[in-house]
Amino acid sequence: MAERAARHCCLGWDFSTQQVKVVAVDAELSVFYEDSVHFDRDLVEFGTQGGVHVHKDGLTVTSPVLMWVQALDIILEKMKASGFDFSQVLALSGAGQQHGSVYWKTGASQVLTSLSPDLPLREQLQACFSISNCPVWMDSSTAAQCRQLEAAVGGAQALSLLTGSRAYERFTGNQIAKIYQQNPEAYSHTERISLVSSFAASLFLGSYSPVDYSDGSGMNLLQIQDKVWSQACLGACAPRLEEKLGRPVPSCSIVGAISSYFVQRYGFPPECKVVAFTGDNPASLAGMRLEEGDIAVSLGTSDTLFLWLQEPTPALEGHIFCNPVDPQHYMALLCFKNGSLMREKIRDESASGSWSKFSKALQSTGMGNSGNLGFYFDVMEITPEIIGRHRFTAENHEVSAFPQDVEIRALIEGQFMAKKIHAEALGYRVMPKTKILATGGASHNRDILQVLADVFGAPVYVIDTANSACVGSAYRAFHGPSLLCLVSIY
Ligand SMILES: O=C(CO)[C@@H](O)[C@H](O)CF
Repeated sequence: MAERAARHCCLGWDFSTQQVKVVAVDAELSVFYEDSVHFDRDLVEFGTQGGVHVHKDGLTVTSPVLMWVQALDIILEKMKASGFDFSQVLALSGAGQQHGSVYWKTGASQVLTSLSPDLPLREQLQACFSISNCPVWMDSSTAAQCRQLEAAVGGAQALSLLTGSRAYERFTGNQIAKIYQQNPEAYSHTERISLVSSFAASLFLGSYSPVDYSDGSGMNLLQIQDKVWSQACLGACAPRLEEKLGRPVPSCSIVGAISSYFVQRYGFPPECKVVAFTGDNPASLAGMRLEEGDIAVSLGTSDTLFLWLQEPTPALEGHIFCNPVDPQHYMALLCFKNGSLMREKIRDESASGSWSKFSKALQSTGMGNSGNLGFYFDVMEITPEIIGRHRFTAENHEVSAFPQDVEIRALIEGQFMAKKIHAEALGYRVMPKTKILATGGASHNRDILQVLADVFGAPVYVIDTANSACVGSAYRAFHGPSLLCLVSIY
C-alpha cells in the first residue's frame, strides 16, 4: 500500500450530550479526518435516550460516566483500525457539554497515572468514580440549592456580577451542593470533581486536568473578573470544595503532555501536548472564529446567541463566560427556547405550512411592520421567563390577532429585536466591523436573514457549524502552544 504522506495535525474532541466526536485538522486548518461514537446507537447497554437518563421526577437528568469512558475506547480503536497515523499528532484539545460534573473516587489518581496500555480505559477505570451517573446540563432538580446560593452571596444580581450568571439549576455548583446534601458519603469519598471537559482532558493526561476559566464560568463558582474561585460560593455549596476542584487555568493553557498510555497503546508521540479542554459553546465560539463585536446566531430548536465582549455587564438573563481565546475578554451566551418550533407554528397557521408563503409575507411587509409588535412564547421562555402570545398595534393597543402577513413579520422582528435588546443588556454594542454569523435551520431562509440584518444593522453571513466545537478545539490545540500559555499545574 502506498505510504501515507506525513501530515502533522491537531485533534479536536467533543464530549457532547449525544456522542463523542473527533476531527483531525492539518496545518492549513483543513479537516481531513472525523469520526464519532453515538451513545444511544453504539453503547446500547447503557440504555440512554439522547445520551441521557431522565429520572422519574422529570427534573433529574444524568449520564453514565463509564459510557463516556468506553466511547473514547471505541473511537480510538476505530481510528486505529482506519489506519489513522497518531504519530503525526502535535497537540490535542477538546470540548465537553457545559455544567456536567464527574466525581473521581479517592485513590483514582493512582489508577489514572498507572494505566496498562494492554487494556481499555473502561476496564481500568471501572471503580474510579464515587458517582456513576453524572448530572448534566439538562438537569433542573436544584432549585433549592440555587436559592441557597443566591441568598448566601446577596441575591441573584450579586451572584451574576460575581460569577457571570444568576443561579441556574444546571450550573455545577448547585449540582455539587445537591450531591453533598443528598449523598454525603459519596461526596466524602470524592477526591476530585471535574467538569465533562476537564474529565476528558484528564483521560488524555493520565492525571487530573484543571478546570479552564471559560467552562469554569458555567459553575456559579468562579469569579469571572479575578478568575479565582469565589470563597463565598464554594462555602455555600459544599465543604472542602476548593481542594476537590483544583486551581482553574487560562483556557489556552498547555496542561501537560499526553499520557504514556496513549503513546504505547495508539502510537501518539510522547511530546504531544494537551491543551486545556473547555465547554462546547466556548469551543464553538473559537471554531466560528468570532472576533470582538461579532455575533453568532444559531437558529435551531432553541435559538442561541454567542457574543464576544470586552466589558460585560452581567444581568439576570443570559450568561457571561471568560473568553476561551483571549483571557482578557469575555463571551456571552443567550438561549431562547421559542426558536424554530415557534417559527414552524406560525408558518403552519399563517402561511399554510409553506416556507415560500412565509417568505412572501416577509417580502410584502415593510421593515418595522407599520409599528405592529409581537412576542410569541408557546413554551415557557428562558429569556425572559414568560409564556403566551402578546401583540401590540402602533397605537400600543394589545390585540388578539394580526393579519397573516403582519403576524409573520411580527414574529420574526420580535424574535430578533429581543435578541438585540438582551445582548445590549449584557454590554454588547454593534460595531462598524460587526459581522453576524448565522447557522441552524432558519439560516437557509434569506428573507428571515434579511430581517436579522435589518434589526442589527449589520451584514449577515451563513456558516456551517456542524463540527464547530470539535474544530474550535483543534484550533485551540494549535493556538495553545503558539501562545506558550504554559501553566505549571504540578
Ligand atoms: O447548557 C448549555 C449552555 O449553558 C448547553 O448549551 C450545554 O452546553 C449543551 F451541552
